[in-house]
Amino acid sequence: MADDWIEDFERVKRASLFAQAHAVEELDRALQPMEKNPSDYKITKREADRRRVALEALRDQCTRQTPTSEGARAIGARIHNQKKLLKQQDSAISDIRKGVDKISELGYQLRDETHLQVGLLDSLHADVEEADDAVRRETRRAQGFLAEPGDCSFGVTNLFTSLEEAANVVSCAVSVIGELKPHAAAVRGLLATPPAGHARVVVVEGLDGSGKSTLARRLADDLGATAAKTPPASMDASREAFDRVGGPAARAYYAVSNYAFARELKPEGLVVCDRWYGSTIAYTVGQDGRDISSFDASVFRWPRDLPRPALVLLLRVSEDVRARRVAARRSSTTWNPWDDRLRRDPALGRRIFEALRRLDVPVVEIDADQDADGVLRDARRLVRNLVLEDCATPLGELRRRAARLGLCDVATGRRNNGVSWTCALFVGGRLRFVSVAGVDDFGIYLLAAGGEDLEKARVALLQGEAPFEEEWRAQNGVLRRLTRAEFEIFCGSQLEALELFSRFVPSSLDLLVGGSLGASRRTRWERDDTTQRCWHPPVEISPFYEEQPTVDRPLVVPAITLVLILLAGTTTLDAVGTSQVARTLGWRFDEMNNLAADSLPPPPDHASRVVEFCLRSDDDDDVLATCLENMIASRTPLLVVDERPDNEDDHQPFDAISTLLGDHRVPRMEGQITVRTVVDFVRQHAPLA
Ligand SMILES: Nc1ncnc2c1ncn2[C@@H]1O[C@H](COP(=O)(O)OP(=O)(O)OP(=O)(O)O)[C@@H](O)[C@H]1O
Ligand SMILES: Cc1cn([C@H]2C[C@H](O)[C@@H](COP(=O)(O)O)O2)c(=O)[nH]c1=O
Repeated sequence: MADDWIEDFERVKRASLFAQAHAVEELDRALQPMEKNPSDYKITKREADRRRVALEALRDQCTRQTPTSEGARAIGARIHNQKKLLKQQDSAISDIRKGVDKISELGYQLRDETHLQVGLLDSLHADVEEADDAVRRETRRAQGFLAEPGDCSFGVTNLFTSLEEAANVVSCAVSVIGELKPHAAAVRGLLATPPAGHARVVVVEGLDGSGKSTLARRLADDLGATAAKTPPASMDASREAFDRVGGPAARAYYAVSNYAFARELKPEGLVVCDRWYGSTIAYTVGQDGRDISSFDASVFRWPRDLPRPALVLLLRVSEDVRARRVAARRSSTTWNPWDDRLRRDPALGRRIFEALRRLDVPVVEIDADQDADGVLRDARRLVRNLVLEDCATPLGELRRRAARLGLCDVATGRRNNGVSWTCALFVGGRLRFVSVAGVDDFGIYLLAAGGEDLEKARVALLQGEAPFEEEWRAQNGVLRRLTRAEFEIFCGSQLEALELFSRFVPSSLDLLVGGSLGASRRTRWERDDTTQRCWHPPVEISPFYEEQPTVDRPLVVPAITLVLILLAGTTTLDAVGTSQVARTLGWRFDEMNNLAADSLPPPPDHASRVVEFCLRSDDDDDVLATCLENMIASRTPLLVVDERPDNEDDHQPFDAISTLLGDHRVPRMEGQITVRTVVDFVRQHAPLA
C-alpha cells in the first residue's frame, strides 16, 4: 500500500514538472518573435520584462520543486522504514489472523463441549433431585424413628448393645434434630477417636443419690487410683441437650458415652468410675416398665465390644435415705430428668436396681445406708480382695470366678439368692451330691453331703435356689471349710466352668443340674479327645427322671419327705415353714427334689432330715407322678400335706397324684396348715420322730 502511494506521488510530481517545463518552453517560443519586434505585438518592454521575471520565477520554482538527490534519499529512507514497518505489521496481522482462526476453531470445540456439559448437567440435576428426595425420605423416617422408636436389642426399646448401633442413632439424631445439630461436630469427633488401652476399672453403681460420686472420689483417693465418671467430661457439653430431647437419642448418647470413656482409659492403672454401662442398661430396661425378672439373662450381658470392669460396687440404699440425700443435694443447678421420676415412681428405682444386680460382670452390693466411712471401708475391702490381690492362688481365682458368675456375695461369704447349694454329680458311675454354701476370704464352704466322700467329688456345679446356709453353718459337722491342701473342688456355672472342668475332671462327665424339679436335667460334658483341652458344650442327655444314673451310695437320706401339694404362690408351708418344722423337731432341713429311684437304704446316722418335696399347680403332672413313683420305690417315708384351699375347683393334676399316693397309703394332712399342726402330724407318723 505504501509502495503504491509513493509511486503515485512521484508520477504526479513528474507529470507536473514536465507540464511546467513544457509551458515555459511554449512561453519562450512565443516570446522570441515578440522580443524581435515588440511593437508588432503591441507589447511594451515593461510588459516583456515582467513576463520574463515571471518566467524566471516559474523556472526557479520548478527547479525548487524538483527533488534533490539528498531529499530523495531521505524520502527513500523513510519509504524504506515505512516498508519495513508495513512488513512487520503484515506479519503481525497474519499472526493475528492465524490466532483468530485457531480461536474460532477452539470456539467450535468449546461449543460442542458445552453442549455435552449441558447434557451432563441436566442428568446430574435429575440425579441430585432424586438423591434429595431420598435424603428427605430418610430424614422423615429418621425423625419418625427418633420420635417414636421401635424395638432395639433383645426387644427392649432403646437398648443399644454395641457401639455401632448406638453411634448410628447418635449420628442420625445430630443430623436431623435441630436442637442437637450444634453438637454434631463434637459428637462425630468423639466417634472418630480410636480406642485406647485398658486400665482395670472398678465401677460404682446405684440409684441417684445413693452416694456413688462420693464413694468413687474417696475410694480413688484411698487406693491411689484415678477417679472418673461416665459420661466423661469430654461429652458433658452435649449431655443436657440429649437429656432434653430424650427418647432413643438420649439412650444412644449414653450408650456411646460408655465407649468414649473406654477410649480415655490408659493401658495401666486402676480407675474408679462413677457409673458405666450398668447405668445405661439399667435406666433403659427400668424404663421399659416390665418386671425385671421377665427379661432374659442375655439382656444384661456386658457388650462384647466394650472392655469389662474388674468389679461393680452396687450401692444399696433405702428409698427414704436416698430421697433425703437427693433433696439435700438439690441446690445443684444440673438438670437431671431422673430426679423427679425416681421420687414419683419408686417402682422405677427398684427395677433399675434389680437390673444392676443382674449384670453379667462381678457385682457386689454394699449397704449404702451406713455413713460414708462405712461405705468406703466395705468398698476398700472388696476391691482389695477381688481386684488387687494376687490372682495366682487357686482360692483367689475361685473367689473371683464365683463373684464374676454372681454365685456368692464375697463381702459376706454368703451364696447369692438364686444360686443352688446342691448339685448331683455323677462321675465314673457314682452319684455324688455336693453342696456349696458360699465362698469367702477363707475358702469355699461345702455342705457335707456325705461327709468323708466329700473330697472325691471334684466339681461342684452351682445352680438352683436355697437361701438357708446360715442354718447349715450353725450345725456342727455339716459345714466344712476346706484348707488349701484339700482344695480340689472347684465351682462354676453350667456354661462358664469349662476351663475349670478341663483341669479337674476326666474326659467325660455327666452332671445333674438344677434345683427345682422341672428344671432338673442330666447333661454331659465331653472333653475333646484330640486336644484334651477344650470341652464341648454340655449336651442335655435327658430329664433326670427318665434316665436314672446308678446310685452307688446315697449321700442324703431323708427321715421324712413332706410332699407338699399347693397352688403356686399360695403356700404357708414353703421352704422357710418346712425348715421351721425341722427345727422344732430338732432335725435338719434339706430341700431335695430329685431323689434317685432305687436303693436308698437308710443308714441311721444320716436319717435326721426332713426333705421337702413340693408339688405345684404349674408343674408338669407326668413329671410329678414319675418322681413320686421313684420316691415311693425308694421307700423314702412320705407324708402328704395338702395345702389347697377347700373351695379350689381345679384339683387336676393333683387328683391323679393323690390317687397314686392314696394307693400307697401315704399319710395325708389337709385343712388348717401351720408349722405347729405339721409338727404334730410328723410326730404322729414319722418313725424316728
Ligand atoms: N454414705 C453417706 N452418708 C451420708 N451422706 C452421703 C453418703 N454418701 C453420699 N452422701 C451425700 O449424699 C448426697 C448425694 O451423694 P452423691 O452425689 O455422691 O450421690 P450420687 O449417687 O453420685 O448421686 P447422682 O447419681 O444423682 O449423681 C451428697 O450430698 C453426699 O454428700
Ligand atoms: C451414665 C448414665 C446416666 N444416666 C442417667 C441416670 C441419672 O439419673 C442421670 C444422672 O447421673 P449422674 O450420676 O448424676 O451423672 O443420668 C442414664 O440414664 N444412663 C447412663 O448411662
